[in-house]
Amino acid sequence: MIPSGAPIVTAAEMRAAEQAVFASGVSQDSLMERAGAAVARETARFATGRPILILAGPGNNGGDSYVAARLLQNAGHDVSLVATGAPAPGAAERMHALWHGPTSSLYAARPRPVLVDGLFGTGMTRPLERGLAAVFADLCKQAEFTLAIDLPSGIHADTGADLGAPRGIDVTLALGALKPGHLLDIGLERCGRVLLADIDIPVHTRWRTVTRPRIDTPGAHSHKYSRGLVAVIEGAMPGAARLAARAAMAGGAGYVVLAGDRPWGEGPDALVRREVRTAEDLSEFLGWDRIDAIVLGPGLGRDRRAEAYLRAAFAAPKPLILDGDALTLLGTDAARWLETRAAPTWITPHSGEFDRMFAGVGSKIDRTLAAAAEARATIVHKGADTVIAAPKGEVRLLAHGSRWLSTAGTGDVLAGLLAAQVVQSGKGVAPAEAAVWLHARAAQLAGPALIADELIGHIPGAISECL
Ligand SMILES: NC(=O)C1=CN([C@@H]2O[C@H](COP(=O)(O)OP(=O)(O)OC[C@H]3O[C@@H](n4cnc5c(N)ncnc54)[C@H](OP(=O)(O)O)[C@@H]3O)[C@@H](O)[C@H]2O)[C@H](O)CC1
Ligand SMILES: [K+]
Repeated sequence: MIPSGAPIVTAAEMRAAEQAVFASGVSQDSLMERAGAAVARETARFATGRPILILAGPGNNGGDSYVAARLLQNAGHDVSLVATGAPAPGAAERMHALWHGPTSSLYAARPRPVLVDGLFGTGMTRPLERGLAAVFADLCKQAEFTLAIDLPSGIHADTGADLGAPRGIDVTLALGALKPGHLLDIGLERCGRVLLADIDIPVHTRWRTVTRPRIDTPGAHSHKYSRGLVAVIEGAMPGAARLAARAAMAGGAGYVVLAGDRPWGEGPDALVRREVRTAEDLSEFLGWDRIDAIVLGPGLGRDRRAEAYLRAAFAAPKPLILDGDALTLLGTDAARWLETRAAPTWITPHSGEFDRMFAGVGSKIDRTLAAAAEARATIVHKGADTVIAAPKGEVRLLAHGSRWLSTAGTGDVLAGLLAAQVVQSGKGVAPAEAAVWLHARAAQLAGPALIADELIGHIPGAISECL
């Protein structure tokens, strides 16, 4: 469980925020006392009287450990401490001097029921040394409860990359703000439950976790057109477009048209069919001024006609949601193509599609942000660690994704759901955030081993939580 709408900052931004606090007259010691007190509070809450082993690394993460150890001991807990080396000069060293309980070296450490990991936090620069990683993993394995201070040691704060983090961390207490490592890559699965401790460090960022949207009940004068018309374009695999169309309907669009060469195909009766057999037919249809958003890509195929459909959709001055085959067709020229569009565009690549379209270095956030700026499109970079990025620098990270979403068709559902949010809630990151939240919530409601068709049935349930 990760707080929704919580700010996310990089290690460098966190350091800068700490420096600003120091500049305002707060000492490093008192900030460390706040951090250590938060750790002690949460540890005591979960320890319920059991003996506690605290690991202290050489940096300020270790400094937090020394504070927590002292406070827990003063509160009557049975605490022992393992130090991996001499504390760094400064606050950590001063906090070490205030600890008067038992201290041992890592290799002499005996497992205890409660383990607190204060080896490394935002300062991890390289993989854990093998021997240390093995002892740490073993202590985690033998503990009944493990809490990591700020980040599990062995998770890269900015990327979530695995630098040797153990399995079995139950709670990670993020200090001051979430870091990307709590939500990305291996970090997402190694942090356990993430709690956020407010230690009074103001942070300013445009990066947040995805929040539950507020959805308006249709007003007294609402009608099918005012609630938005979504056009979904069918292609070689009509089931995928049908899923997108049904998701757009379930997502609250007022009118959904499925355009393709199967004018009497299966699907709900409320789904309107429009016969489109050629790119010319499509251009003519997309000229209809009632259309508020277009979905292209699910099951489109990659043949000549698909390419011509893509060109027709690009030329239409309407909000456009591109997914699946449309993204593959864009290929490595994606950014050059996308940035030519005057009307807003959203693209929903999974990592394979993203990597084919965009180069880039850094974390998933860095790469998605760079691509959004380059393509002038809002990007929903899907995965267990979905990242939404907009051209002007806004970022949203999904904190409650379901692993069960990794089946065929769930992406088509997201594309349709996104179109429904685009016609209802407008530009940029907001509709993408709403769609990603609803999609993830519908998946939770659908439970394990869900299939995409069932997911659609749970969208209204997810919406009902947002009214
Ligand atoms: N700034 C503050 O007053 C507060 C910080 N908080 C806590 O501090 C940490 C961040 O502290 P920092 O000292 O920047 O970093 P770490 O403690 O995470 O680690 C730095 C030391 O660890 C060494 N290091 C890094 N990687 C490895 C590794 N794989 N193996 C061994 N040693 C490693 C690093 O050495 P270098 O050679 O790289 O310099 C440092 O010695 C933050 O996470 C909070 O917990 C408080 O919360 C608020 C006050
Ligand atoms: K840690």
